[in-house]
Amino acid sequence: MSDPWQKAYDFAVEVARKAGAEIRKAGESEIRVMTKSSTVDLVTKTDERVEKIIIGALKAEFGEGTHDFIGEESVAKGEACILTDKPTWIIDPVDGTTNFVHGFPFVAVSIAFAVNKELEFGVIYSCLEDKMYKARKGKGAFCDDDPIQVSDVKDIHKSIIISEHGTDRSKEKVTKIFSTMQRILCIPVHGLRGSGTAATNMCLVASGAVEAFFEIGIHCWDIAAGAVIVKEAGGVLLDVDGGPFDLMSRRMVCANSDVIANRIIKEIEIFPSERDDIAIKKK
Ligand SMILES: O=P(O)(O)O[C@H]1[C@H](O)[C@@H](O)[C@@H](O)[C@@H](O)[C@@H]1O
Ligand SMILES: [Mg+2]
Repeated sequence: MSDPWQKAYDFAVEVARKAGAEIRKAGESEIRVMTKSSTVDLVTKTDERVEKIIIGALKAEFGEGTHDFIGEESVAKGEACILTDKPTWIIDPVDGTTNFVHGFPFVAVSIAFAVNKELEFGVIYSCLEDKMYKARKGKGAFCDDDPIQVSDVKDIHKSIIISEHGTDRSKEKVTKIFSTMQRILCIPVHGLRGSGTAATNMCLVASGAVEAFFEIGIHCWDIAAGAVIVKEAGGVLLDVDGGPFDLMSRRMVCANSDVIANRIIKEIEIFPSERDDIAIKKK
């Protein structure tokens, strides 16, 4: 039987690598000499430029109108964030924007592809590390061309948990986020980490470097590609309340096993986060 999505998968890897080169170029040539304020403008320009490169290349390859697109920058400009049955690309051109501004070495291009609302493949290019993480549904997960697998650590006390404080600085949310992190740290676990990008955090779970990642407040474009990569590396994906993973819910836990995931879930103080697909409908 023909494999309809192999060409799209191979092309996505190529496009992710090209986008990563663009990000490195912007980082080397422009950021270093910029003042803080103009750096922020540059970042937006870079995010938008890289997303245009990615979507432009995909439309040129697969035709206008045949596929749908959910991109962080296009949604920011008011485009719909609804997963249809059509072949849909879910794109974060620069995951770890703050890291990018500072040259902190975790900046990822995240490209996922879904058909009939099912994630078919995910590609995450950690462009400052030059590491290409990728996975197709049912065909395993890879970093560059080496197969990757989640950690086999079963003991929460021997686990590293990774999460992010996100972008909200309201006292109420920050308190909830850090009290959750404090409860998890004092289980105790072996350590708490954060790379500054959800996509990279999920690759660290998939490659066995850490045992679990959780976050409330992320978007579908941050986690869609990582969801395929973690699953294909033998990991599990859940909602922060222990229910089934929901791509549009803006919250998730992924881990090397249900045991570790459910132990973390016990400590998470949940706060509301507006769904990706509902928020846009309100506009
Ligand atoms: O706003 P950023 O600097 O890009 O960082 C985000 C990141 O993009 C996202 O993946 C999540 O990890 C958020 O917690 C970060 O704040
Ligand atoms: Mg992001």
